[in-house]
Amino acid sequence: MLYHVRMDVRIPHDLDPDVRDDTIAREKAYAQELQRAGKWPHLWRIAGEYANFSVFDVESHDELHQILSGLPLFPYMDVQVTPLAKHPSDINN
Ligand SMILES: O=C(O)C[C@H]1C=CC(=O)O1
Repeated sequence: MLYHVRMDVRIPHDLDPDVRDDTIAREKAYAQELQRAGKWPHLWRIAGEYANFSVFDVESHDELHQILSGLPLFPYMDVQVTPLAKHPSDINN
């Protein structure tokens, strides 16, 4: 199942810089592990924003929720999820 996800990152300005840097480093490692596993096939920066558009390829709503809620930056994100269905005009489907 494919999901389009928009993540807007809103780290509080008063967060301890060491905590911020550690959280971002852990986020990167977690994101890259999921990409290598094929669960996070697209990750794009939205130009000019601290936000991304992503596509996740997972088995269920529950798996997606588990992945998203496990993001180290999850407490500092607004997340919008859009489930994707096949388009009848897409020649690849
Ligand atoms: O920077 C972001 O967009 C937030 C998040 C998503 C992957 C990652 O490494 O950080």
